[in-house]
Amino acid sequence: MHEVECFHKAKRSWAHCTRACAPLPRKQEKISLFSLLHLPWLLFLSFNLTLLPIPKTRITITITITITITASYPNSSQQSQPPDPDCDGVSGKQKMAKKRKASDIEAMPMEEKADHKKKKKKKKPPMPPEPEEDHLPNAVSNFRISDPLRAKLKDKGIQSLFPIQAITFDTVLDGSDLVGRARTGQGKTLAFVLPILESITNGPAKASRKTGYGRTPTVLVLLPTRELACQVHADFDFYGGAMGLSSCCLYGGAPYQAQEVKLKRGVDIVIGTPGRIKDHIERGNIDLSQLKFRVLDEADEMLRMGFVEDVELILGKVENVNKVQTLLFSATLPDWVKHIAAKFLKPDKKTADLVGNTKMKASTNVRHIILPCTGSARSQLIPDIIRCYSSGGRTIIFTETKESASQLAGMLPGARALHGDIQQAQREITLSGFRSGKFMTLVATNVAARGLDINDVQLIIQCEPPRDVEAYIHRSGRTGRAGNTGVAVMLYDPKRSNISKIERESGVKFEHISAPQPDDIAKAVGGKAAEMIVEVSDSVIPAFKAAAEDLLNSSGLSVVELLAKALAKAVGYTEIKQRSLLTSMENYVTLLLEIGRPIFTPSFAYGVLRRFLPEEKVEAVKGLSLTADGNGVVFDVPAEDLDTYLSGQENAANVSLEVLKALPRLQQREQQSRWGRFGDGGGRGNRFSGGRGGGGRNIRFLNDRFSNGGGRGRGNWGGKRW
Ligand SMILES: Nc1ncnc2c1ncn2[C@@H]1O[C@H](COP(=O)(O)OP(=O)(O)OP(=O)(O)O)[C@@H](O)[C@H]1O
Repeated sequence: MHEVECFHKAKRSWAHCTRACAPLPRKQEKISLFSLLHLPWLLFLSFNLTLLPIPKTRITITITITITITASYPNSSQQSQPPDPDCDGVSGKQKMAKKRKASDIEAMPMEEKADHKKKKKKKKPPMPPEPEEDHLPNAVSNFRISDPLRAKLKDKGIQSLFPIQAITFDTVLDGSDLVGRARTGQGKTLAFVLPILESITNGPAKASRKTGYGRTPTVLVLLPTRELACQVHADFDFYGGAMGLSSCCLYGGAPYQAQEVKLKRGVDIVIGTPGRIKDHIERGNIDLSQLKFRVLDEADEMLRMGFVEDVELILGKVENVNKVQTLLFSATLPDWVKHIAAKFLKPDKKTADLVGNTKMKASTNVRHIILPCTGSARSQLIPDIIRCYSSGGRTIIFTETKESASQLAGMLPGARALHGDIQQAQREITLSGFRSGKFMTLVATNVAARGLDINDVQLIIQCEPPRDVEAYIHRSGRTGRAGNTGVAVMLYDPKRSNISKIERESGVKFEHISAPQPDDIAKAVGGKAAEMIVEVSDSVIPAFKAAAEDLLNSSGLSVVELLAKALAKAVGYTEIKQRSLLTSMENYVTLLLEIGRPIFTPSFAYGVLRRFLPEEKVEAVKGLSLTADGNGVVFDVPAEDLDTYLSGQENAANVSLEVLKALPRLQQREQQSRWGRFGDGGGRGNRFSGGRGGGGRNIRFLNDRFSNGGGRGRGNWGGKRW
């Protein structure tokens, strides 16, 4: 019943709660505007849904949340539109003029500048009063949150709780064990931080909490990665510090001594990775017998990584399991985790699952895109994807191995790598540089897939589909957080990757796109280039005018053509190459071959090509793939030889070859192998088996992972992957 009330609370207020969160300035205008326009409809809807009988309550929440999110943020097609220059009532020309004015002011002498500023100041309208948020159902003031904590939340611009926080707050504060699940970026961390802090300072756990020098910890939080442990520690430090609580973070790769000193002095909250905490237990540095709270954050990942024995050992250190509360959180809770939960949590545990059986398990604030690309074209393609889709924000690129993360980071200007082979101190420097905006592209393995919350990550690129759906959900969830929107682009090799499995299991309906073409790139960066030119002060004109006139007279180009070159150069382009739609390779063109009847195997298609092309041209064909409808094959050919291919078809009856403008749906690897088309030995077996033997990757089952232990510090799945 209690849970149900919480659900109602959250349901009623999600629209308000999103509006109230101050750290989301960029999207806030859209939300407010939307709220004004649609408030009556939302209120009507919420009201009616509230009247539904209790068993349907959970469904009603999901509906309200979904409606609010999709309505508040532009859908993917809207996002892809360039911003409307007139959307704020100011035309593009007016904006340009404004910008130029700004640069002219910059060039003014100091006194004139000051005068100008004074004049400007006078015109400023008075600041509107701060909005009063107390009326919101999920307003912080409506929960048993004490003043110091409330003040800290206010400092962070948090005035109302997110649904997972609102739903679980009372449950945790009142002493229940809990399994909590919400999509990525929905605030699960504060869902345990806030009630725990209240419980141990003002609530039920206060009386039995140890205090004084050398006190044993009251709270233990376990996380799968060092970076995540540091991040959660920062939250406990910030909020707990205000309540007079001390915390420390214990993770591998850092010296023991400083950690030991802190433990000796006594701390209230310990956050860390299972391996290092186990080490401290074995060294006799830490006594967990008096714990009041145990938290497993990203529980499934920790157990998947083979930490299960360490976790069991650590959790088993409490003296009386009836006196400790255990909380388990993640955005993904595969069934097998629920069995584990049964082992660690009390039988009367509560569950708050905001994802539940809804089809879509990944973030609904993210535009999920897939793009065909071969491994060799990746490093050329990625900078253009960043230009077209990052909106100038941060990008995280995920690779499958540590080696490829380092290699790719080395190839991309201004990018840095993050993975398990990098020294811990350097990992911390890299992450803090990325957080502070020193560099805008991070190339990482799965060490960065879980939980990391970094401001303004606009774009996620996955270099190939991950091995399991959970990895897809968490990686793509590094963007689109706390109500913001983002883009997740996954590169895939049509012949090797199995997209449909991820699509099926995550509920994501992927948007299919091809490599950005010169026009797309010009559209994406042209505006920025124009801004850069306009920002240049008029004071340069007299100095450069003569050179410009010389150039105009000698180049044989028009003013517009020359200006186009200058714009391209301003954003770093000296040439833009055409890319194939199929493999994304530069200077390749994608062709469609049809023969008036279905084509069942790639080898058959090669046979057809041989009928009208010389062997070396057949050999030069790249990425040959069957179309999803089975009526044709697509492949790439070098742009310089295009005529040879097209004219060749005239020598073969019933054969049509066409240069494609858009890529048709292709058969997935799963489909192709079902038909026995992969590695079918049909003349080009080497191409189709592609080093993986066409038999798929060796995906081990979860039980294997547990029985093998995996071991800590080994990265994932017992290998040295990340
Ligand atoms: N009530 C709130 N109002 C505004 N912002 C909030 C609120 N609660 C949390 N946030 C912000 O939302 C962001 C995401 O929170 P958090 O990292 O806890 O998400 P998560 O659900 O744990 O995501 P993941 O599953 O990826 O780990 C953080 O930047 C956090 O500060």
